[in-house]
Amino acid sequence: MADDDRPATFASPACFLHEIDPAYAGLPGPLDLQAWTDVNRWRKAERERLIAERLAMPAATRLACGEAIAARVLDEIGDVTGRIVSAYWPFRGEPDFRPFLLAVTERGGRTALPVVVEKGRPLEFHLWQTGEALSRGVWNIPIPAVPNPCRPDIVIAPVVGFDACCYRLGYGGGFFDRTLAAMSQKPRVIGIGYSGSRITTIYPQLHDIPMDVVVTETGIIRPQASTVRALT
Ligand SMILES: Nc1nc2c(c(=O)[nH]1)N(C=O)[C@@H](CNc1ccc(C(=O)N[C@@H](CCC(=O)O)C(=O)O)cc1)CN2
Ligand SMILES: Nc1ncnc2c1ncn2[C@@H]1O[C@H](COP(=O)(O)OP(=O)(O)OP(=O)(O)O)[C@@H](O)[C@H]1O
Repeated sequence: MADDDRPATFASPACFLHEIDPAYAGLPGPLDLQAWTDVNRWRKAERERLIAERLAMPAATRLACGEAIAARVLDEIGDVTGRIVSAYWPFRGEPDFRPFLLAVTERGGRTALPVVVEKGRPLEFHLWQTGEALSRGVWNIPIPAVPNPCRPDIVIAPVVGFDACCYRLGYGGGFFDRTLAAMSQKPRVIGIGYSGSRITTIYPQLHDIPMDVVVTETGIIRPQASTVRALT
């Protein structure tokens, strides 16, 4: 009998896993994908609502709230001598934390700004203090003109929204979560926002990392161990 005449066989048995419920194989099933799509759609709408709401606040109210939040944060972080504190350059109605950066310098701390290196990658932090030159980064966000990467001890994270477990809703780039996940030594993360930016839940997903505390103009929210992840 010639080789070609032998009945055909397979190197391995045919795989029928695709015909079985993905959950059985430990894979995310269509339901999970649908849920993630729904959460993403909800987050997009919620971001738009919260940003519009804070932009509608009178400028003087935003300013007063920013000052009140900064005073609480300075109180919360205490002695900053020799420590690196990262904040941000404000846009889209975020509380103006530029006076805060100056206050940290005056108290003997060093200050830094976050820098988007590329979409989908962790942020970098670069030392910068009041008065030093800035250039334009991704999305035209001002960044230090002279690169000087650093590892902050404290990160001030502006929120678009936050919940009682101190989960953060940002602008949708996933930057802070990606950055914190990649850092071997976790900084202290202080979320800051207006009290009106509080929502019941951000529907936290596995990649979402809660902040240590959230400071608003009316108070300080600390997550309770029992509530973190209880909503996932
Ligand atoms: N003032 C400030 N600076 C910051 C941050 C911040 O939250 N506030 N960031 C904190 O992370 C980083 C910038 N993060 C950003 C993330 C997304 C978009 C943005 O414009 N996103 C698109 C939609 C993205 C998407 O859905 O894929 C948009 O809004 O059109 C802008 C900045 C670093 N610098
Ligand atoms: N550690 C991570 N690794 C890979 N992807 C991530 C990580 N963290 C977040 N992402 C992705 O980033 C995207 C946006 O995430 P999310 O909705 O949490 O953004 P955000 O926190 O609002 O944004 P930002 O931090 O930029 O202000 C999601 O598709 C998410 O899967």
